Amino acid sequence: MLNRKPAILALEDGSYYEGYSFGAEGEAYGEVVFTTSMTGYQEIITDPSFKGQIVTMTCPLIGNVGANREDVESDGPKAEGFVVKEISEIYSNWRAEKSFEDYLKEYGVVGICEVDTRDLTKKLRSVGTMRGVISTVDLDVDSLISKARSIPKMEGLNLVDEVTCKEPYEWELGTWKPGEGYTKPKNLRYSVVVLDFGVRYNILRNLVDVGIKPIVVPAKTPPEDILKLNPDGIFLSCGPGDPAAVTYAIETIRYLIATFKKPIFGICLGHQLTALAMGASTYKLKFGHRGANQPVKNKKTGRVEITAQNHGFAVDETTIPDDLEVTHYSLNDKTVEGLKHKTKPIFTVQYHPESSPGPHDSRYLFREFEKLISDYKGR
Ligand SMILES: NC(=O)CC[C@H](N)C(=O)O
Repeated sequence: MLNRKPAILALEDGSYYEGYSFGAEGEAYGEVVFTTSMTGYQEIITDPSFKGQIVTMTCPLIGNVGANREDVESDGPKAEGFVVKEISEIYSNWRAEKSFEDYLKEYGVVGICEVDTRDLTKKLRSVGTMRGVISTVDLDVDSLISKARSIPKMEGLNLVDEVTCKEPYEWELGTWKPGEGYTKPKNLRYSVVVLDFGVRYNILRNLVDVGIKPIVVPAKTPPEDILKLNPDGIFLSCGPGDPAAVTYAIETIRYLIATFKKPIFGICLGHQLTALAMGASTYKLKFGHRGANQPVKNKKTGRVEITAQNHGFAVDETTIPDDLEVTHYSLNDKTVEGLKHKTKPIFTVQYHPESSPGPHDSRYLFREFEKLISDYKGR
């Protein structure tokens, strides 16, 4: 191991882990969560849904393929801090431009390595997610534990305002293909307004792949302005924080459900906000679902999809109104993973069919959205 400075990760329950600094030096605060994805550390750290969170990778060796400009899900890292067992001191990949460590330094992301991430994950799994601090500058455990206890709890936090785009923009690139890179298909047949609560780029790329041009708008765009764009459909994006705290988005979606006659598709936070707009409730899961190996059952087809997930809240099935039906559920804990409106062209999923990275089992949802849009076009 290189000559590294000491670092500490302290948790609100009073426990702490000694390790070494990697990435930027300093202090990071957030809810400590774990993800079981074996690959995709760069996509994970740039996922806007990790705003306000310190991410622990359960995969024990991180950094071995370096970092590049392409494998990002937003304009830069969004997670507050990063916890790993071993950070690879060398990297090797034909697409790598720099080490993951240099990438973190460039963006000022504080990391800690040589942590027993297996032990930490077991703790988070049994106690539940906890607030924590990583520090390379304050190595006083009592001081760090009291800092961890002073971080705001995730319940009640609206973090969408911190990650949504400032101005509307149009998106043109499809998914990455070997030998081609990100493609720029011509002749996109439909336009969809994407309400940006913290969208991941691969959602936009997948919409383009099925012939849809995304017009991404800030989360606070008034619904009247969305309708003025006369889109063929509306997409409600994923995003960080507690869905129940984003009250203006719930109002916007309620208005759109009542007024917009064409298809609406929502993913993750978009799914939760749709359920809230329809009168259901959400609640916080003990340690959430994060990883690229989450089994979900499609109730209609009986088919099991292995999905990518990243969420800490879920829709309470007992509160779902009569107008909605459950279409998918988690095989790990039976929580709601998909909803469909019984009479309107509206459907949502809790998981991530854009799976970047992850299995492509659920990509059919983008094709179903396109089909629904084509069915409703001109009505
Ligand atoms: N990926 C997401 O959209 C996450 C939604 C929400 N912030 C949750 O944690 O449940």
